[in-house]
Amino acid sequence: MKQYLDLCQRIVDEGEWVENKRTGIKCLTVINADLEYDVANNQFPLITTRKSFYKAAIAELLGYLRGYDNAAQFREIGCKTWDANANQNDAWLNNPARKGDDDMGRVYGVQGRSWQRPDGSTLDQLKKVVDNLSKGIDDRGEIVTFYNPGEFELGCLRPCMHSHQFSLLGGTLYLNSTQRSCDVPLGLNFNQIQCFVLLALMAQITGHKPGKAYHKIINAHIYENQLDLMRDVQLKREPFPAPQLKINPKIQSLEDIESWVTTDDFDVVGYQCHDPIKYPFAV
Ligand SMILES: Nc1nc(=O)c2c([nH]1)NC[C@@H]1CN(c3ccc(C(=O)N[C@@H](CCC(=O)O)C(=O)O)cc3)CN21
Ligand SMILES: O=c1ccn([C@H]2C[C@H](O)[C@@H](COP(=O)(O)O)O2)c(=O)[nH]1
Repeated sequence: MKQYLDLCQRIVDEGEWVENKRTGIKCLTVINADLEYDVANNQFPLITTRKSFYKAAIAELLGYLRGYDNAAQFREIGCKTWDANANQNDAWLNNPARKGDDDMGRVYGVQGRSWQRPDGSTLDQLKKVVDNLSKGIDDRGEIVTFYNPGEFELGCLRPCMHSHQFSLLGGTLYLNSTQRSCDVPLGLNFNQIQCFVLLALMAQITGHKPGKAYHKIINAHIYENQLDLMRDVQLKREPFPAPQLKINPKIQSLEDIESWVTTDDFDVVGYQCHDPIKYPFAV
């Protein structure tokens, strides 16, 4: 929690204003932040200085792992975060590639589970990584990347937390995740949870102990209309100790994640937090 608050304070103290053409809202911005999460000791990085709706963040991750491409699929599993980008963004609404209501196009999980090869076949990046790690193999390229610049125009938004590399060292599984652009008040609340859960889940289904998850953020920003709430409300609050995450031990394979796992299979123990804060969302 301290590293999150330190980043927020750093943006407030040292950030520079940057105009943003896509949303029309300028952002107070810093470049480069390195966060880490202690999955080995189950220090769940849930924001405590406001109430975090962590189940929606886990649902969003499950949707990515399943290769979802439609905001309705996300809603069905308890996550509304893609409604606006799928249905309210003018550039995407006018894009001939959009297949209709709720379509998100070839984003995130579509790239992770069915990357298009030149010969028309598809590549399941996630399955390759799960299969290798399950056999104890780390080929120094256990990477799942959602970042496919050749298909940006076929999706509603470029992926933000876009690449995940897994490493096996001394029987322990590590994760390095890279994020190009980060809405610190809203998005990072979700992305911290997702890095942690991704490593915990992958360790569980491949039969390894989890170590640390390392999260690199390049462009970290606070939108102008979020700044007062961050500086005058959230940053004035004292954090509580980190809670713990309990994952249903029956989750044992990628097929389990694809078929029956829901957010009910994740529970947080000992979550003490301040009141919710409703930050504005820039589309
Ligand atoms: N401007 C912007 N910021 C983002 O963080 C973001 C995007 N766009 N577009 C794509 C996804 C969608 N994400 C989102 C979207 C909404 C919330 C949000 O409204 N969170 C609320 C509560 C959500 C709930 O009740 O389930 C929050 O208070 O954290 C969070 C992340 C993250 N990403
Ligand atoms: O997982 C996510 C997804 C998105 N965001 C934020 C970061 C930016 O504020 C916007 C995306 O806008 P771009 O113009 O494409 O950079 O969404 C996030 O923080 N986390």
